[in-house]
Amino acid sequence: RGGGEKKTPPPPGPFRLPFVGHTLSLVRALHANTADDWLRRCVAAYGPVSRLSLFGSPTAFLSGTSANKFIFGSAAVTAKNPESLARMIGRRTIREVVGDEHRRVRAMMVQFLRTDVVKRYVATMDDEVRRHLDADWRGRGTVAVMTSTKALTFDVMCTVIFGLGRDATVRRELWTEFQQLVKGIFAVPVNLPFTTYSRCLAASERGRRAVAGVIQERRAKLERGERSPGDDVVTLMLAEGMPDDDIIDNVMFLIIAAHDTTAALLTFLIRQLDIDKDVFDKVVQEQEEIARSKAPGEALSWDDLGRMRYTWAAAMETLRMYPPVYSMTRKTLDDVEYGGYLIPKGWQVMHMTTMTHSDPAIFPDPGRFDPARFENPAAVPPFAFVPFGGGARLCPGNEFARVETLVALHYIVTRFRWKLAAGCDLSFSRFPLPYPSQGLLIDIEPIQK
Ligand code: HEM
Repeated sequence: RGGGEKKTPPPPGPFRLPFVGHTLSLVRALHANTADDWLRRCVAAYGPVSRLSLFGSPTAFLSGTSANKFIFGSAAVTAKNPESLARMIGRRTIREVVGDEHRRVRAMMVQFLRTDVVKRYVATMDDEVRRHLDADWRGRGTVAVMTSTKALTFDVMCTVIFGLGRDATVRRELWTEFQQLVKGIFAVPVNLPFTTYSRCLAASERGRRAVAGVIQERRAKLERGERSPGDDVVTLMLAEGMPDDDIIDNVMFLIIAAHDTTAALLTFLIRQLDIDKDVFDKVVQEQEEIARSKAPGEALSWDDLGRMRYTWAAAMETLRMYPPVYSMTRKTLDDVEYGGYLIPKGWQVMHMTTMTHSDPAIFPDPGRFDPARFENPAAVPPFAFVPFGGGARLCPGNEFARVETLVALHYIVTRFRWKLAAGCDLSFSRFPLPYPSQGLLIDIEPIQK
């Protein structure tokens, strides 16, 4: 750059407190579900690129479709878990490795998530969903939907991706530890005694030991020829020569990625069906028609899922309004110019999915729940609807999530009627995932057939 040339300025931003910066203020807003307003005020004051200080890192907050495009497509940034999460699950996860290494790990996971493979999971998912509803819903007057759907998606994942049998002790251990661990995802990463974060770190240690035990067991079975790489992702990673610590990091990440997200989608879809009678009727009609075409006890098939078009459009609209992953972060690999500002090397870059999802110029009347927006998904402008991210790091579990959601919803709407339980309101927070008040308590009644 010549001496007389004007230097590109850093992004402008609000006053920040030393060390905590804007973390506490944003965390408070996430708890109160006012983070969108908080960030919109930031955009109104400083424009689409602003400087914040979050979770111990200088952060460029970007908004708009061009921000989404930059975050998903630019080679100048790399994926990065928030520091709080990285300290709990490790730094060698698929999210944090780059280039060929990322492609290699992703290829291993995709072997269990490709559409042709997911197609084979339909019968198992069908079985898990029915078992869950029989055990968790039938005979009960009230259900906490989020707790129940989390248990369901956790079990499906354990069965089909990790090959852990229903009675495996490790399954229950991991469930317990992850209920604690997830609370630390966006915590200030300081390990002081008696804080929530220190309890989360302790839970992650116990979780890691449990995964190490699974690795040992799989290694022995692989050596004895009792398991093969196609059986489960841990055996595959072992067979591919991945070091144990890297396997543990990736399993820890997969557990978080694969179950809380889909549970949030299912919960908010059920919540919406309680609010919106018109959408509810259309979903029930579509699902009843499929149920009528089945013999008693017959499992859903791949073709049945293809007939659930309206239900999936309602799920997409749920993902628009209540995206389970509402913020994605990256780290700059070098100084990078964006939108007329210089974002220095090593900064965190962050966007909020909800910024484009609730932009009236893209989705008119954005506060209205309208599945018709997704009857023709191709009509949605590029980089506007991004619940599964995009580019090289597009969520590889999106087809898995679609199938799991549709199977679960089919049995819920064809077997139960529900209404919000007395004393439970429709409010929700977003910390760390969208979480409805009291986990969404509903009073249920089985449909007599
Ligand atoms: C409704 C459910 C789900 C949602 C909304 C969701 C959302 C996302 C998003 C937004 C990303 C990209 C993050 C980024 O670019 O920073 C992502 C990545 C990922 N997701 Fe999902 N996800 C869901 C379900 C699943 C499931 C069921 C699995 C596995 C069974 C899964 C596995 C992964 C993995 C491994 C990555 C990392 C990909 C990479 O870095 O290459 N997700 N997910």
